Amino acid sequence: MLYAAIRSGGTYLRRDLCNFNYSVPFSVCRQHKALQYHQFLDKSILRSLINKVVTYSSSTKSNKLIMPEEKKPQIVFVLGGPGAGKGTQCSKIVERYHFVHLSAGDLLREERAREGSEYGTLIEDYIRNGKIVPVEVTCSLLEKAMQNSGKNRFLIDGFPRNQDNLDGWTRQMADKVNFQFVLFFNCNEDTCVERCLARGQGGSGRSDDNLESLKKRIQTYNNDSLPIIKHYEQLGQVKQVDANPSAEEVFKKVEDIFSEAGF
Ligand SMILES: Nc1ncnc2c1ncn2[C@@H]1O[C@H](COP(=O)(O)OP(=O)(O)OP(=O)(O)O)[C@@H](O)[C@H]1O
Ligand SMILES: Nc1ccn([C@H]2C[C@H](O)[C@@H](COP(=O)(O)O)O2)c(=O)n1
Repeated sequence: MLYAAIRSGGTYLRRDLCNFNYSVPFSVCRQHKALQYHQFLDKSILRSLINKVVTYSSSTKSNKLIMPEEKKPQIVFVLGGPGAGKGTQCSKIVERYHFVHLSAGDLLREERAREGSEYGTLIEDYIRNGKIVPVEVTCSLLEKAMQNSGKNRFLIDGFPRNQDNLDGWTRQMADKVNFQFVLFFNCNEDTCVERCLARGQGGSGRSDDNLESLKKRIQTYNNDSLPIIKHYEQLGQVKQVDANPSAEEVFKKVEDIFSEAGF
């Protein structure tokens, strides 16, 4: 069957060896380092590969996943200005609806702090200057975190933040997930700034909770992130919440959205 799959160029699904633990087409897997030298694999390895085949469809010749939509991980993107309350609301959603919260900013900060990280200095430079880290770094961190969680419902907070994020996600992840909607926390600029400064004064330890970084972050948000929200709005995929009231009031609206969406 494996040989048939390879010869026919058909798509079949298998787990692991690929950079995501959900099934992906062989033609995509083949690009993975682990399979780059597949021609040198001996029979026993090939046999074990055959065991890993989950489904094979000789009728499908594209690179598209065969995995049914309902089995793919469900994704909600959470967007809004710096300090709009994305993280605060995500914690509440996690408690109530059992999502896994993945904050792109947190993942980048973790990677920056990781000993031996080749991206530490680059990430610090981008964060301090309110710029958006290249998607290759962020998307890989997100994918790894999804993989490691072993779960199937994710709030992806602070991503996609610009066109580069969106393009990279579309290339690397879009086919592997079941995208639900964008949860957009719309908050006045002054409120955002006040909240971030208060967070900094409260000892957040973040190198960007200061006025100088905030000016740049807000500029980046207006120039680069808002167009992404508008893009999803045009597709009818944005659920907007007024993020100015208290966290409890905001969460009531969030609950309405998630309940209505069937979670
Ligand atoms: N509705 C709210 N009313 C008042 N304060 C809030 C509200 N929501 C969050 N906060 C506070 O504002 C600060 C920023 O909130 P949070 O970290 O959730 O924002 P964020 O959108 O995730 O920020 P960032 O994008 O900078 O990571 C925190 O100190 C939080 O406690
Ligand atoms: N998609 C992302 C998300 C975050 N960053 C960097 C740049 C942000 O200013 C910083 C902090 O993010 P936050 O915690 O405020 O969501 O992290 C990025 O480059 N790309």
